Amino acid sequence: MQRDKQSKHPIYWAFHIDGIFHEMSQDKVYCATAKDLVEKSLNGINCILIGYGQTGSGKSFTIGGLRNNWEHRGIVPRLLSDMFMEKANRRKISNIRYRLSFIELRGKNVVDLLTQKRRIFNVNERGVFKIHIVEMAGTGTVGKSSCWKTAVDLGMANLMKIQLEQYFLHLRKPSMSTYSVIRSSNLLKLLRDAFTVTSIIRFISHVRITREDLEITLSTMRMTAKIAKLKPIKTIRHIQPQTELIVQQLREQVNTLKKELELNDMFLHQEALANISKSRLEQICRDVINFLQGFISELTLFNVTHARVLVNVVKQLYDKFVPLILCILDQSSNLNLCILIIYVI
Ligand SMILES: Nc1ncnc2c1ncn2[C@@H]1O[C@H](COP(=O)(O)OP(=O)(O)OP(=O)(O)O)[C@@H](O)[C@H]1O
Repeated sequence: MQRDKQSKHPIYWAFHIDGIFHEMSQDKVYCATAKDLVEKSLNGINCILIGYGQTGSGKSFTIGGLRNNWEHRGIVPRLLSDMFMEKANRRKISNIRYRLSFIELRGKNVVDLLTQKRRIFNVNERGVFKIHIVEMAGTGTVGKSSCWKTAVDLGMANLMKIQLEQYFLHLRKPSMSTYSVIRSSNLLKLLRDAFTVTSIIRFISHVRITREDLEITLSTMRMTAKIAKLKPIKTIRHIQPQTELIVQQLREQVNTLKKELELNDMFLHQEALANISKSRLEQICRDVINFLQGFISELTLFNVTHARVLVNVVKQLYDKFVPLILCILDQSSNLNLCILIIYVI
């Protein structure tokens, strides 16, 4: 809000945004802005999350969080935990592999922070779905008390802001000028594969609410509002489940069907044996009792004779114990007690 010099009335600014985080825990910020990105990217959607705003406004706090402080860890450590949790959850149906890059963009230089080497990126990798987490350089005005950055650093940060703003404006209607915007920025070159209308783009703007920072706050909010208003072109996109996943599921189906066929074959073409040895009979009885008592999880049938004996044993157990159970049920209404007795037997 600002009071107009000529008039006594205050001026208000209103901006359309999706939400405000004020005095909010890191967990809530993560859940609202990034938690769903793991699943989306595993389903084949590229995701970009950008932390943007004035210098000293809390971008590093949101993205990385505080070091050595579990509660205040930021989006990146939380996202990594969730990624590996999801990998573990899906290990039976999918072989997920992750690759991680940690990159610093400084002017024309691109430095891989994991190897400390300059590198050139292969931006057009196909079949790899990415989550880009970007912490933009903080913008600001030289000479303000809240700004301790050099003029060169601020100049680069402000230029990056303009390039990003231009790119977003061109995003809806790609034209030749879009490509010249991309060519001018290392960040856009790096992101262009993922920066499409079918991607998920999350923009977290950071502002400092002080009188001194009003102009830069307004500039940040104007850009945020422009981006928030962009309505992506609706495209129908059929996301194909990963090939590996389909192959794995089909293999499991084939194995189940094979087992069923073997069993069918066995029962159809086998004659029951007239005699069965005493020790074999005792073994089958023991198996049935162990199964009923829960010591083994399943009974494997080897032949028709085995199945017949099994049914007989179950019938004998039924004849022996059901009258006893009914009698106990008559005497007591405590069902738990009855169940306990059955297992003791
Ligand atoms: N929500 C918050 N709660 C507690 N402390 C915070 C919060 N946000 C920021 N801070 C603290 O404010 C200071 C500045 O924040 P931070 O370094 O994240 O700003 P920045 O926007 O990344 O700055 P720059 O653009 O200069 O890198 C840090 O000491 C940070 O720990």
